[in-house]
Amino acid sequence: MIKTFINPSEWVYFNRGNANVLYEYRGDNTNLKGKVLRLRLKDQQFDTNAVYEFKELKIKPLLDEVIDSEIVKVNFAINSALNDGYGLLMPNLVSNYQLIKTEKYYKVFQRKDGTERFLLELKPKWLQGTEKGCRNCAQHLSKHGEFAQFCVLGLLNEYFLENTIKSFYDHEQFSEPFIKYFQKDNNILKKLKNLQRIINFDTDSIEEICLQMTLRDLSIFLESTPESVKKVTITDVDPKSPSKLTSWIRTEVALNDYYNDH
Ligand SMILES: O=P(O)(O)O[C@@H]1[C@@H](OP(=O)(O)O)[C@H](OP(=O)(O)O)[C@H](O)[C@H](OP(=O)(O)O)[C@H]1OP(=O)(O)O
Ligand SMILES: Nc1ncnc2c1ncn2[C@@H]1O[C@H](COP(=O)(O)OP(=O)(O)OP(=O)(O)O)[C@@H](O)[C@H]1O
Repeated sequence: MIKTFINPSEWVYFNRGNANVLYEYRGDNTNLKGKVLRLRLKDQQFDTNAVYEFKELKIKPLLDEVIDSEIVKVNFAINSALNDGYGLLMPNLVSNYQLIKTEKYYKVFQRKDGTERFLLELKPKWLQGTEKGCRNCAQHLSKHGEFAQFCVLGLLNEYFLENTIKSFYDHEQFSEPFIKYFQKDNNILKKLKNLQRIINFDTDSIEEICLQMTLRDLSIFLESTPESVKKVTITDVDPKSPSKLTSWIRTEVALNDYYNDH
């Protein structure tokens, strides 16, 4: 039976993005400890049920690393906004970790118990380079007016891998397992890169374009021990609205100038 939450005081603000807000459970129910509730922010085209269905039916078959979640009923409004009456209940992936570094496209966490176990949260964006250069670097320059400090494509290149990992956090117990992991042929970035087809905005179906944009906006959480990366979880695989098509095309045209500068 679907769980129903009625008490807002058990949920404390945890984090948010452009389209969703997360609350952490702080009540007495031991089954809910270590869980977060993800609610849609207001004015979203897709409600929680549509987000859940898209994740399970369209993304999970492509990427079985996608986080498990459960649809729950939410009979209250937090901050008087949002909330379509439902939410996604999911594990808090960082509950045993403390944040040690934050950058726009990655975060590094270490286990709270002080052991040398780390968690890397990464938003890899566009993994297919173009003949003009790296789309992420061009986008960074265009959005932030400065050259990117880090390029995710370095994780897919044997010559740049070590330096890229060390630029995240230069600590042996962190870098060794992650370098070993990204050297593997079946690492999650190689898998995601293979799913990210080069988009042709003129000829691809709008459904395919939207799927491709979802695959360019997800986040990956990788947990390590001193020996190896043990667990990979993907979050934020929400459907994209076809109404963004014009702005996506406009962005790609505008970026042409920024490849030239790089
Ligand atoms: O356009 P981009 O590449 O800048 O991506 C947007 C993201 O910007 P970022 O690259 O992380 O700085 C942007 O992320 P931020 O909120 O800036 O962290 C959103 O993810 C946005 O998607 P949506 O509007 O929430 O559906 C993203 O928009 P979409 O392009 O995926 O529609
Ligand atoms: N299960 C989780 N456990 C811990 N932290 C999480 C979890 N899911 C998301 N987060 C954190 O909350 C932030 C916002 O979540 P999410 O990416 O789902 O929101 P969004 O609105 O879709 O973001 P965006 O603006 O990138 O589209 C993430 O950047 C991540 O740091």
